Amino acid sequence: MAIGFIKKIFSFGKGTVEETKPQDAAPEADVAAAVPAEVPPAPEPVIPEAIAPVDVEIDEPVAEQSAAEEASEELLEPLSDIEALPLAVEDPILPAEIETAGGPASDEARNDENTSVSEDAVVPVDAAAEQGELSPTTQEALEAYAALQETAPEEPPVEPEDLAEQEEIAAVEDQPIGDDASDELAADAAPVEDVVEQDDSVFEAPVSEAAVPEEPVLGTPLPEAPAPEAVIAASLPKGFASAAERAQEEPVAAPQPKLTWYQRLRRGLARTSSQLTGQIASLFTKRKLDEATLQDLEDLLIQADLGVETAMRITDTLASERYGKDVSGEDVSRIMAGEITKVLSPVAKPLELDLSHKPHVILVVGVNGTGKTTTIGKLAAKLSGAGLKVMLAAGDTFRAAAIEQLKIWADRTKSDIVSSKLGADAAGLAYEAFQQAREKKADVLIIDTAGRLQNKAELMAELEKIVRVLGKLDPDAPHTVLQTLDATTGQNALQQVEIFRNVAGVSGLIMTKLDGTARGGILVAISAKHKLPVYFIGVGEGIDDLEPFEAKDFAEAIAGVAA
Ligand SMILES: Nc1nc2c(ncn2[C@@H]2O[C@H](COP(=O)(O)OP(=O)(O)OP(=O)(O)O)[C@@H](O)[C@H]2O)c(=O)[nH]1
Repeated sequence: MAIGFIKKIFSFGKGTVEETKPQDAAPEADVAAAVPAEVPPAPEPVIPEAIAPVDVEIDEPVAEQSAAEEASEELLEPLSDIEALPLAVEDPILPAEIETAGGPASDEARNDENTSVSEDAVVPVDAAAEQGELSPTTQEALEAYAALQETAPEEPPVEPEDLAEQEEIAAVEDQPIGDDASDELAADAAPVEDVVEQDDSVFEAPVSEAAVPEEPVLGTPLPEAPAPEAVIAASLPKGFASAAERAQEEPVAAPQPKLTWYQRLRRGLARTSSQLTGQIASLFTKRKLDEATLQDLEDLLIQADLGVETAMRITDTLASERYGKDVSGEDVSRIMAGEITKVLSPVAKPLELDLSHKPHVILVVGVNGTGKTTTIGKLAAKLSGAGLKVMLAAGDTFRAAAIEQLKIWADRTKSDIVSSKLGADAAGLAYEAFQQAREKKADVLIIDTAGRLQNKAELMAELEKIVRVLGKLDPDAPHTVLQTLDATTGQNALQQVEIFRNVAGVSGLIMTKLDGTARGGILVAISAKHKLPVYFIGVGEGIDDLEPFEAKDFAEAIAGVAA
């Protein structure tokens, strides 16, 4: 069988392997396709044979592969011819092939190796027979083989050390296929993927003599080989499936429906809430509500970033309802959700646009990576989707990628964009963008700014300058200053709001990344302290993953109250 053809078949079935290392995939085909076709009754032992040519494929040019192909074909022929020697003949092939897989070898060396495999597999048996040490079954088999040998090329002389090995061959030979020994083989069989992985490691690892595995002795556990079904399945091109495979297939799970933003919010806040509710539940096990328990609860709530004020509100309400009585975790969650809702409701406001301004200018500020650019893209999508004319200004002149990122968002949202070179004066760009937006009668201008740490005085001064410059064109501009907060940052967000509010006059907040590992409690503390509107929350990186902030939903998600 032509190995090139087999290679083709296999590569269809193993897409990923083919993409990364097509050379690696090919040799498995030798096994995959050749075994069932050539030696149907006992395919497993031949499998490692396919591993051997991996090295040939990797290290040698295509032209030289034909030599390897010839060698492998030669190897296959005697195998198919001596079916009557099921395990005894085929087993010795395994070690030789594994050894070859351990490192690259020249074609010549490999051919020698392969040749010696078939010699090892066949000739010593013959020699043992001459010594009268073989079982009757083996004798019969040898007779059949001897007939074949008449037409085969003359074999080299048998080395004395081979004879001992043949005694072991004879012992194994007595076991018919399907007995315990071959069952063990089947049980040890590895899926094709495993074999491929082994090949990958062979491909990547520098190969030395020492790395070449020792040739296993017959009777020792055989290396893992793919089960026949796996081999067949892997050989089929895309669009085909083997019936055997289908029979074994488990029912395919229905595709997961996309989670709603609320589910994603809940999932994002699950860590916050489950940690908190778990601690609360253990706090109230078999305890009546007393001063000590209330104090412990307050500590827990503060640790969950909810803030002292909100923590005290919760404990006060709980005490007024249940002091001296039994309290369950559910009682606490319910009261907690209610009190958090009371804190958040006043700040859950829509983002008001005064479209008489033409444009209404929105300046977006915040610490690096909090999601400014992404949030601008999401806002632009909502606004232009509603029919408003939107212009974006790439005021993050510090980061080339930020400019490119905003251009992509402009393109996606069909918004105009004003940008300048990397390192340009951000205030100058904001001014220019404002003018252009006026000329083009844009409804909304959204200005991106470079992320900056709140403790970098120089950068904060630059932000101040942007605000001042915009005010020259319109004393009310920027009309909205939005600060993005990363929900995963915790307590630091409180300080971020404090400083950006002072420098840039932040008028509202958007909390991003609430879909991730969130420390969402901090939004409660920020709301209680700053009472700034929270317009939206980010629940993913996608264009639609920006949702209006809903106090009750958020509060229940944090408190772990069932939806
Ligand atoms: N999971 C998740 N990722 C978000 C969300 N919002 C933004 N991101 C990701 O956060 C990373 C930073 O977002 P950017 O929009 O580049 O943040 P930035 O504030 O403009 O960053 P700088 O320009 O460095 O200041 C990106 O990988 C975004 O895809 C969100 O709501 N959820």
